[in-house]
Amino acid sequence: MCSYGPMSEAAAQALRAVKSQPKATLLAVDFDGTLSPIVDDPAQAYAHPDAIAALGRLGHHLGTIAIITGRPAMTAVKLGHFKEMTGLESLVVLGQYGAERWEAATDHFEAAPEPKEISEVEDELPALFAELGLTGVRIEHKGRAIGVHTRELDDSQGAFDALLKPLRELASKYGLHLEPGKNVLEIRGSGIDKGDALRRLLADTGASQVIFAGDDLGDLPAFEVVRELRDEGHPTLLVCSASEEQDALAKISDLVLDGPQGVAEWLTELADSLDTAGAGSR
Ligand SMILES: O=P(O)(O)OC[C@H]1O[C@H](O[C@H]2O[C@H](CO)[C@@H](O)[C@H](O)[C@H]2O)[C@H](O)[C@@H](O)[C@@H]1O
Repeated sequence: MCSYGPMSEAAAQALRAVKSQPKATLLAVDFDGTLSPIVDDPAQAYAHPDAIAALGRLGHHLGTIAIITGRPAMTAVKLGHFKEMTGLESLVVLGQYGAERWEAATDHFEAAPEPKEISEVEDELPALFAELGLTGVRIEHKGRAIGVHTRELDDSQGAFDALLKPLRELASKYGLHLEPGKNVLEIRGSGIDKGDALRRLLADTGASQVIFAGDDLGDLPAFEVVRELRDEGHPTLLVCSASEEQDALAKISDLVLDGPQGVAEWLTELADSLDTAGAGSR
């Protein structure tokens, strides 16, 4: 099910602008919870195949397609099968909230240095878990960040709540940033977020209109940048991949879709409409 609420005039105008000037459009999409369904094991969170197929079709029309994710860029490339998908030859993947960048066109990968404090934080985690009486917490090692996952615990919310304050203090002790997400607490370098990543991408591509789709708190800075762009007069569209787990984005989105399945269906509809518009202009 694709669940569409009433669309604001600004959003409807943005969609018309995308259809009339697709090459001036940047489509930026979050990975987990937006392109890929949420699962227990992050290593198994493969992108929805219909979403990837739709992105491949959209790649023939739109100026730029980008993935902006908390994952390491190359993990997203693997879980999204992005190297194998026709139409995504100019895809850009901004990983770890913009600290990493991979370009499909050149297979070029670049990244900011790994903060040395990450491994120091990591060394302190076992004692913290023991102190809180927590077993079964999953650690995701990302090099530039650590993901502390509580999804698989019987009382996942209780564990999340118990860890929030001490992990915030631990991050702060090392000058790092704590990013809460869906049953995950991530510790990463400060001074970079998806809003900065989106701004840099806009500057690089010169896109004048933007669609951004996301599902979780880490996407909020990108939502804020899109709002600023709208205030500056750019056509923009904010898309929420809705879930019961997180409703913060639904309230501030133009389109609220039913999770990754709804996103896949909507991307397919967008590709259909651009195919049709393209056929009509030939
Ligand atoms: O920016 P995103 O692409 O949304 O990535 C954010 C974090 O998502 C991942 O965790 C979430 O998805 C997991 C797999 O479905 C799930 O098990 C977990 O509970 C979710 O929070 C990922 O593991 C993190 O590294 C990402 O930063």
